[in-house]
Amino acid sequence: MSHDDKIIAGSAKHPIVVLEKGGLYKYGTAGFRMKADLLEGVTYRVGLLASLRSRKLNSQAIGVMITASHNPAIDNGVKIVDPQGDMLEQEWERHATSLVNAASDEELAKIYNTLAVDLKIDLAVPAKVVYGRDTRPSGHKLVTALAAALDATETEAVDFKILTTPQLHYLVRATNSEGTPLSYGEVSEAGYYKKLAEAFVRCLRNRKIEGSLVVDCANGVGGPKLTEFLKYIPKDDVSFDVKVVNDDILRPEVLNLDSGADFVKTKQRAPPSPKPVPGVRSCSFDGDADRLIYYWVDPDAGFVMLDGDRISSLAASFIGDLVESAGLRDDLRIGVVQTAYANGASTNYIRQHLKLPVICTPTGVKHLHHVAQGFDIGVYFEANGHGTVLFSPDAVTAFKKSEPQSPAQKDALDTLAALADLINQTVGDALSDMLMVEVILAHKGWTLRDWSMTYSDLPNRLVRVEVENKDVFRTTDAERRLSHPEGCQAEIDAEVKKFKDARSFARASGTENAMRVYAEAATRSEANELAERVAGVVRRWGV
Ligand SMILES: CC(=O)N[C@H]1[C@@H](OP(=O)(O)O)O[C@H](CO)[C@@H](O)[C@@H]1O
Ligand SMILES: [Mg+2]
Repeated sequence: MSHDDKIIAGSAKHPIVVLEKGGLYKYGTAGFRMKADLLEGVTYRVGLLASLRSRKLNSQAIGVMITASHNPAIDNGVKIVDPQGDMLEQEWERHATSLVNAASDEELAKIYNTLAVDLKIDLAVPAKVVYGRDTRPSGHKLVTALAAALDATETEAVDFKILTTPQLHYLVRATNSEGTPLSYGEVSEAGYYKKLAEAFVRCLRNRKIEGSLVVDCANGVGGPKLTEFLKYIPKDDVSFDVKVVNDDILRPEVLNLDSGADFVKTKQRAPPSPKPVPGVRSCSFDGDADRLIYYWVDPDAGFVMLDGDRISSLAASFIGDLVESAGLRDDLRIGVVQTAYANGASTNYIRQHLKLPVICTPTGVKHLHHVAQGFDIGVYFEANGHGTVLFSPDAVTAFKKSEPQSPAQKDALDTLAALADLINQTVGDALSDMLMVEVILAHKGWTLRDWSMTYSDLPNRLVRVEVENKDVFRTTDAERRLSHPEGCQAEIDAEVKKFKDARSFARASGTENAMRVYAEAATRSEANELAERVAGVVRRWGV
């Protein structure tokens, strides 16, 4: 069979579902994500694109992850990971979109070949794709479709089976750096655990983690993976008392149900089950373990949450101090990257108290990641708990090569070098971020209450507004203002002016068919009122 015949035959076995009303599939913030029964053909086509991308990039391995993160169990999704473990280059998102929307099997083969010609891809060179999936039952079928595409394009395929999203990102980078001086770690799931456990021990030398930690895993893939990781911690070196809860992956219907980082952040309360024990340090992962939120139930104050903004400022403060102690303050540029959803109090705290620059980018971690790469140490988190800290090669060299002049300086350099191994450099990783937080709290001797006292969040409100046509809204200034429809922003400004210390913005969601309105003000009731007023403006213009 010819190349084209193979692609066409495979596509016929894994057909695309034509969307109603001429709707198109779109490679969005999180790849293609929707009801799983629409995804078989999509996944086949994504496999074709991954093979093209590998061939374009000198046969480096490309990753494909099958997950719908915090969405309900009936959904699924598929996204592509680039060779260094970061997200698919933006330019290629439209190639994914055009390939997936091919009207017929023959048309698909045609677009595939056109892409190869236009992008100057040699279809004769080897290609390699590594892939994994979360615990959703629909993952089986989607993996079969993906494997068929890799088979049809004669692509070397490595199935890593069930993984967290950040583990797959790790494995892509490890695969491509294997045997080089920049080796990212062993190319196996065990290699990931070993790397983290070893760095965790180094970070904690002469420090002790106080109390126990309850980790809610949203009944997703993070549960079994965290349990597995814990076996790698040498008990003689570190005592880490972790209780893993909501780790039932055998009943798909409970995935992300009343649990997980997204539930905690949006509902602003602890998962109802297991019943929260007052005072106990707790955190939640999301369904694919790339988001992390900390919290505890205070006997007096009630539920207190430490979200992505808090993790970001904690990391920036700790790493900033270490860099100072290491004598590297003048050599390394540290910066923090946030989105417009970051609480204004966190931005002020980082700028004024930590004296670090803060850059605001559009929503979506790919934007934050890219900007964070511009610093020697770039801290980025979305308020929802997705983020990481990136260290440049120069920074890592400085940690390893600087000659310490004192034991304190040596300690700071060693801790920084260990943190660069502990923190996942490819993507936000709930497990790795959680270990980082535990290390920082141990070093500072802090409880969650101490951490929460660093600044007070401004009261805020996030509302979802359904409008007839969200496409009329276009943003500027990192999504903080609307350029279109003309006149709408002036009305929002007029509403904001009526409140003290207030801020509000509206933008179209990239993952849902709705607008989002965010408002901050001096009091809770004012934040609520401002959000409602701006939502009213958006409703009037969204027709
Ligand atoms: C306000 C908010 O939390 N928005 C989320 C959400 O994007 P929207 O474009 O707002 O739907 O999903 C994205 C992907 O998970 C995540 O990156 C982002 O932070
Ligand atoms: Mg996720």
